[in-house]
Amino acid sequence: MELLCEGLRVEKGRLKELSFSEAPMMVGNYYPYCPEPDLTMGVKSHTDPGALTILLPNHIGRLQVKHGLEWLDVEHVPGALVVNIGDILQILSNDEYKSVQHRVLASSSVEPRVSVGVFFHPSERKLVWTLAGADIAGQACSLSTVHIYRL
Ligand SMILES: O=C(O)CCC(=O)C(=O)O
Ligand SMILES: [Fe+2]
Repeated sequence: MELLCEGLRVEKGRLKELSFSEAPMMVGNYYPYCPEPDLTMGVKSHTDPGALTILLPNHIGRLQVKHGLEWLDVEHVPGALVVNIGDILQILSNDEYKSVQHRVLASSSVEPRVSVGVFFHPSERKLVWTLAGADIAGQACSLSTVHIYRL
């Protein structure tokens, strides 16, 4: 979080309200062999709703991110973690950080694709306050508070 603050050129404690000390959610994804991968998706295009997601995928690949109009493959680097900015961090950073659109293609690999994701999300009903009055990359931050509710 401190590095993200550095990227925004604000004091390093400004995003600590995101409550990363509280238990994040961990999800295991299993993508079995698909005989007709062109007819379906592993996970359809979406952005993650929370603040940050940390992913550890196995070597099968198939994760893509949207860049402009193009879908780009996320290269598998053994042992590397994939870190996604989520919607809340985009909002709280005054759009400086972009919540990345991503998807997982179905795979005809006999070996299954497996990934583990840890989702960091501020707790429900918590008033998240952040960068009110801060100057983010030369732009005054207009947003002051965000309320988090589960629908
Ligand atoms: O399995 C993956 O690599 C990504 C899964 C994903 O995007 C998600 O669970 O939100
Ligand atoms: Fe996702």
